[in-house]
Amino acid sequence: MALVVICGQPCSGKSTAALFLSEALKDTESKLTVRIIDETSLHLDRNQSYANMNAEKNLRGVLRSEVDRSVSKDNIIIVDSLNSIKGYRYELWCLARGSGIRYCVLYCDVEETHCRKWNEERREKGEASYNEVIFEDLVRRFEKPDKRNRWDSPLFELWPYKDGIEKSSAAILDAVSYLTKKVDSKTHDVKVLQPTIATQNARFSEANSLYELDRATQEVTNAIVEAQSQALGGPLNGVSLGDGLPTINISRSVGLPELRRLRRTFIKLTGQTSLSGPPPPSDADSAKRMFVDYLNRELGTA
Ligand SMILES: Nc1ncnc2c1ncn2[C@@H]1O[C@H](COP(=O)(O)OP(=O)(O)OP(=O)(O)O)[C@@H](O)[C@H]1O
Repeated sequence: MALVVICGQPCSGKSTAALFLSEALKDTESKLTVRIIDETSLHLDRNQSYANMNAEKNLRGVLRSEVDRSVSKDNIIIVDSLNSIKGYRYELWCLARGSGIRYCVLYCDVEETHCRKWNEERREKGEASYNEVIFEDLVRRFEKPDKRNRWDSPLFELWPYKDGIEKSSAAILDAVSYLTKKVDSKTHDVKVLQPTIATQNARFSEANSLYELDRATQEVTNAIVEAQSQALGGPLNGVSLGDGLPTINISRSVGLPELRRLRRTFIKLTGQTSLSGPPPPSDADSAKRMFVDYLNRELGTA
């Protein structure tokens, strides 16, 4: 029925918000089945799970698989974790779309100084808390949700420090209303995500791949634009992307509209290939390599 992604800095009141949202949903007449998926329910320890990139990737993978297994048309799943990486929220959004259900993000917006203080208070009370190095690292890498992104929309915002969190907080009531509203052909404000061929068939790694593809090709395009602007319209002797990556062999000036068109076509072609053939590249470097090869061919220099 729906997937709710809770998002916020470490120790910003996310679990409190998840719990109140769950209770508020259960209080509705619809007798909803609501389940919170969080680190604790999967017996994952905060400090171990965020100790390094591999552990963190593993944590995200475990949570995502659990969400993948659990989302259905009959229940509401609340993912209570940092969900602080934009690409990861995109993956969760793809899961919701693949299942043809509703989706929203509930964001606990608290300034890091207050989160830090709450975390210290937790530690002083002997409760489970983040160690300082991990806390600072997580705070630094937090990617704030932006309602203009499909995967951050609709976005319901709570301000736990300023307003506290209640079952009756406006953001919680708004989220409940959004998640439980009956939809018919005249309803415009509730979006039930529709699976596309791509998301129906996409396994998660592929959703991730498409995100990587999007980002990597954008980086290549940016590098070309940057190199051209530095050359001030003069001749270019290829654009280098760094170690281990092929050079973009362009010598003439290529305008942004043309680059955008090439990028769109490349993404489309690679996406289509993945439906029947191998998935698109799942790491940024292979995606860049493929896009550079494509550009070199299309721009007639390979
Ligand atoms: N509005 C508030 N005022 C004061 N303290 C608060 C408030 N909200 C949460 N806290 C405190 O912050 C701590 C963390 O709360 P909570 O577990 O809900 O946050 P969290 O974001 O889920 O944390 P984590 O990142 O560890 O999962 C708790 O100890 C709680 O007492």
